[in-house]
Amino acid sequence: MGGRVWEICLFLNKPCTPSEQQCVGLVRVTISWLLIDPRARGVRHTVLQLLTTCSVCATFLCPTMDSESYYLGFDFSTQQLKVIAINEDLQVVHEDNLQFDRDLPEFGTQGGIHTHRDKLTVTSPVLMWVKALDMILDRLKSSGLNLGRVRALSGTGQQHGSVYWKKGTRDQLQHLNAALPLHSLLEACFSIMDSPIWMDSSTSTECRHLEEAVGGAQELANITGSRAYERFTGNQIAKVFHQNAEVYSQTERISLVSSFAASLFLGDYAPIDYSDGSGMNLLNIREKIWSEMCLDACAPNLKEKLGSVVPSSSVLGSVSSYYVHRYGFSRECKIVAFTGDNPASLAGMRLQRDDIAVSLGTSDTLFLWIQDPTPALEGHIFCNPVQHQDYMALLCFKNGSLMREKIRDDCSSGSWEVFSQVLTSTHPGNNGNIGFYFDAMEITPQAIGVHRFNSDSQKFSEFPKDVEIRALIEGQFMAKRIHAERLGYKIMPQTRILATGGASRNQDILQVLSDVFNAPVYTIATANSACLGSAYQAAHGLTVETSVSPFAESLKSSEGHQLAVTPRPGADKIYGALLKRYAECENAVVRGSQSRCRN
Ligand SMILES: Nc1ncnc2c1ncn2[C@@H]1O[C@H](COP(=O)(O)OP(=O)(O)O)[C@@H](O)[C@H]1O
Ligand SMILES: O=C(CO)[C@@H](O)[C@H](O)COP(=O)(O)O
Repeated sequence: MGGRVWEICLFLNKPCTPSEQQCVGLVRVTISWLLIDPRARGVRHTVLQLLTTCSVCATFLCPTMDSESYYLGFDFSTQQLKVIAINEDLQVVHEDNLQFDRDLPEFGTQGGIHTHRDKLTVTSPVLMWVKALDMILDRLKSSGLNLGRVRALSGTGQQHGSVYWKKGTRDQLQHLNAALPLHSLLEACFSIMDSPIWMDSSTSTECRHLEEAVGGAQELANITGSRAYERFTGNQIAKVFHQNAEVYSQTERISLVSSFAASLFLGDYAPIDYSDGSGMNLLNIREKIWSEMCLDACAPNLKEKLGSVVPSSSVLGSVSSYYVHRYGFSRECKIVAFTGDNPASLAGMRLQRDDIAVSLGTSDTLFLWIQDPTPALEGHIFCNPVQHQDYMALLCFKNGSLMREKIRDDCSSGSWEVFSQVLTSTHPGNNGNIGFYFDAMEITPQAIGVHRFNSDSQKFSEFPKDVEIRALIEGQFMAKRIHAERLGYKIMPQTRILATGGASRNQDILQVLSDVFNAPVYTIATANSACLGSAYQAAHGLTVETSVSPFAESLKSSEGHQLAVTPRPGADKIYGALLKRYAECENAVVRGSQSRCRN
């Protein structure tokens, strides 16, 4: 079959004229073969794309191209907006991204965010997200992808961030004028222009209040899956209410970043899904309803401002007519509930039991698929986005890629290549040197500052550049292993680490991950697993509507995991000893940070 496709591609890739009847004849034969022969499934899209390179054939082929359907996934992450299109064979046929700092400089963000003077308050401009959507849809339309053939779309967003819609906006969302871009239509629709996001840590007072109101931190964790965390949306909403009750009362609806993005496509307020809703300190994760006790402790009339919660693969409705008229979407295109980026990543990675996913994006996260949740004072339990009776456990590390970028700039002239060379030229275990790099107040563990220890656990103020690079990467992964094991995770002989996120493109960083965990590391074809996961959710959502089909079943034709690295011989022994010492040094760092915060 490979040879035959190659011949056809070669022939059709040559421009032909209307007089070349032979070409048209061959195109007909090819089309029949592509459509009828099941063996053509894997190459169908590639060959049809090549066929359109000939102007004569392209005209002839238009109706045939229409036999292919697509699913879209959008990811509103911290630093960028991404989109992925997959075909019916679940293969990626289009991928694009837009960097907020680079492509929307008028919003003046750094890494997609504004850090306020108190260093604790962190926000992102809501209109930046809207304008980014205008831009990426314009680019999608001019990419040639037939948007009329998109059967369903879904999406994902950085977790915990909140969007405040002004009273009267629902009506405007329902009557969007297709002649204008969304950002000019929605300019005056938000009661808060700078949305609090997951990097905010300014709500300690609200957190203590919420825990006290429900009977303590563990009780809150038992109800919502987590003790009170500063970035969790309930505490952010409580802060908005306490600081400006007027703005709060002018707010008609509060969305998460994910449900806000779904609302833009739906042309109406979209409900929050169970999985992203678990990151609010407001949802009862077992009963899957809002906890009245938590709502009451945060702000008045909150239930009506939040709307309902729905399973993560719910079909919410059809795309707004705005997208039909402006971009040529079909009226039949369905919107499947949007969710948080970590839950979507779980779907995109096709996580299995015993696997552990490590996402190396703006934040670093580590997550597992679990069935029997035991909420603790560290880490989070979210409803599972794929199987609604199951759960996922998650640890979040705030100082991820931005911290790595800072050390890259300071120690390897801003080059990932040089950074990698240094990493490979230094020895596992770093001669006993250990480092903690928390530029921003860390979440896991709660600590701040840069702390360096030599092999005798004595504090050091500086390391040579090569030692600094290895100390950063080893420290980040030792923290992940120690905190995962504290949650009860055990590394077994069959353990696979599935790595994703921007830094998972770096093989040398993955080598350290593999050595520290003493387990093989796998990747998938794209580092954007959250975006891919939401495209899968779009496809999966439609199958759920027609028949109850397990997620794995609907994904059986998608691409598998590739082995990226295996642990180096002897790594087990080196890190066995170092992990113990890292945990002791971490305790000292946490104690130091606590006394610094108290003084
Ligand atoms: N070769 C590389 N080595 C290490 N980190 C990288 C490399 N390429 C990209 N990155 C990191 O990936 C990060 C973006 O990851 P991504 O998962 O796309 O983030 P998000 O989804 O949070 O926007 C960048 O901040 C950058 O530091
Ligand atoms: O706060 C969390 C998870 O609890 C973060 O993981 C955010 O969801 C941000 O995601 P990225 O933009 O880093 O992917």
